[in-house]
Amino acid sequence: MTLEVERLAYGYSDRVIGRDLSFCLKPGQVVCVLGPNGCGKTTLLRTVLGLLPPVAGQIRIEGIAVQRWRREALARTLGYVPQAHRGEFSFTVGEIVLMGRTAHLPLFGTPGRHDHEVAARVLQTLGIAHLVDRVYTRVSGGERQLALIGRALAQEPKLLVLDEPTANLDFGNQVLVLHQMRALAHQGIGILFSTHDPDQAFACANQVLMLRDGRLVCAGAPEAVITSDNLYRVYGVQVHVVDVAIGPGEVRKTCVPPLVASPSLPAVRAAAEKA
Ligand SMILES: Nc1ncnc2c1ncn2[C@@H]1O[C@H](COP(=O)(O)OP(=O)(O)OP(=O)(O)O)[C@@H](O)[C@H]1O
Repeated sequence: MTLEVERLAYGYSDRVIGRDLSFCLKPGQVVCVLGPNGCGKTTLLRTVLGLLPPVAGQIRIEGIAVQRWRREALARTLGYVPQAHRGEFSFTVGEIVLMGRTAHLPLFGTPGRHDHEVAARVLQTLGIAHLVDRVYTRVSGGERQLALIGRALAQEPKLLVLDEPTANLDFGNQVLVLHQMRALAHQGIGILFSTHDPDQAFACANQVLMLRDGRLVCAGAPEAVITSDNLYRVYGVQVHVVDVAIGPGEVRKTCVPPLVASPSLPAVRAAAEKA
């Protein structure tokens, strides 16, 4: 399914956070949102999901405005992995993942054999089958994050939105999640995710949106957009972007931030904001 965002302004009743944002996410593509803390990535994702009303502009899925979609149809179409939260109810990890099947059940229906099989497969894929009976509120932050990703995978959405999906994960699990995202994209699912790590865009994105102060600074293919100049404009740090050989004839870019003591970071950022 194609997601089109056109001249979107987004924010809260008392405050516009971002404006004039346009992009298109086609089936099988991965779009990565980068930007400093507080620039509006979560607000953007929640607006795209229909959880916040747009201030202006259009969000269309398969050409139909999100507001015109029936809630049940939207629930089957859009998957969401929020930033990890602690949760309040004593569900087990297995129950959390099984909740992903809810959108596929009839009203008051209970999960059937197929739903349990899907949930079990997802638990295996994410390497958390051993947590199936553990209480969600009493596992680690990274394990909770994997459970939320599992819930979204069990939903089998057409479009998947992930808010900093690797934030709490160890290095191995970060690779696992990025691999999963790529695998889902290969199956034709559109993926929109935010991250603080530009290397993740090199690893799995087709398109990058770089935001600062509620504006789109640049957008395009990671190799074209994630440059030293643009990273400086967005984050106010001098970063080297270098090619690394990762296999025979295969090269990927990666970001190398030099650790400079002077000038101080706030001063560098102030200069970048003026630039
Ligand atoms: N419910 C709310 N009402 C009003 N303003 C909010 C609300 N939630 C967040 N904000 C503000 O909106 C701005 C953008 O927040 P948002 O969480 O979207 O940023 P972000 O880019 O996802 O940040 P981070 O990288 O730190 O997670 C911030 O200034 C934040 O304080």
